[in-house]
Amino acid sequence: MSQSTPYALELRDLRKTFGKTEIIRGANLSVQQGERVAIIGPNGAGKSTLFNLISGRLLPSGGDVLLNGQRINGQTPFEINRLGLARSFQVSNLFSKLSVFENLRCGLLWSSGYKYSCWRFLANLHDANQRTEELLHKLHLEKRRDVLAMNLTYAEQRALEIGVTIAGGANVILLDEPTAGMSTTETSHFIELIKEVTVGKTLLTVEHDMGVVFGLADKIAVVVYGQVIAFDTPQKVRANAAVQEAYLGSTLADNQANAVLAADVLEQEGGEHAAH
Ligand SMILES: Nc1ncnc2c1ncn2[C@@H]1O[C@H](COP(=O)(O)OP(=O)(O)OP(=O)(O)O)[C@@H](O)[C@H]1O
Repeated sequence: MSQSTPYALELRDLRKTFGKTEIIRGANLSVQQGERVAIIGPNGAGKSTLFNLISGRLLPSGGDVLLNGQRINGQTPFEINRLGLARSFQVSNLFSKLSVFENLRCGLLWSSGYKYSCWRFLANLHDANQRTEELLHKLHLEKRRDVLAMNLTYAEQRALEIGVTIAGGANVILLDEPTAGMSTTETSHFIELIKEVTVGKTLLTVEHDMGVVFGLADKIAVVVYGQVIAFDTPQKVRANAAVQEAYLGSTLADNQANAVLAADVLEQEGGEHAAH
């Protein structure tokens, strides 16, 4: 398909072999600019491996990854970051002894090319300070501005982590289970926060929690055995026979399968009740 705006992210017949085992077996995916996509699939399907291939932590054995229309295979994670893709890392990647403000400012400066020595340049960087203030506001962390990252609550640390991820202005954001470890209330707040701070950006998440998937995603990519077997709206994915068969056939015990099917049943029941 040809289109005037390139896809934000495209996987073309992507493959990855570990030893003799092919784990990613010709994955294809075309994500439009601004789409929010949740990647789901049974345990061991290859979701994290896909993220590692996209972000440059792993080299593909075959196929291509395109970011905003540009082939990025073989580039380092840092180079890919500079081209506009940012991936969230775990909380431990925050500077625990720096404040919220300082962490955000370092995230911002890191992607502007300052790397490890960023704090040496801070005094004169009025523009960076201003952009950091804006980010603090977006994240609703103004009141925690001067608190050390290590003293934040878990949910605040995750919010800060997202802030550091988006600080550089990347237009494609990868989040790995962003709400893992949060309570139900924290999760629903956090979904809203992610939506707010990623407006206009393309978002990919690897996600096991179906509440998050349906709360966040415009589209779901279902990865089974190293291939994307479905890529569509949540409603269409739920109704997809191949998805149901893949889950039922291979991973009946998997919580995701149960959640997908339960959500389907609930929706049908809801519809029937509404009709009565
Ligand atoms: N570096 C590696 N070397 C060898 N095998 C690997 C490596 N990384 C992943 N694998 C294997 O690739 C398969 C897919 O793993 P991956 O972590 O991508 O799956 P996943 O879908 O993210 O699973 P989960 O939902 O359980 O996190 C697994 O069988 C895993 O053991």
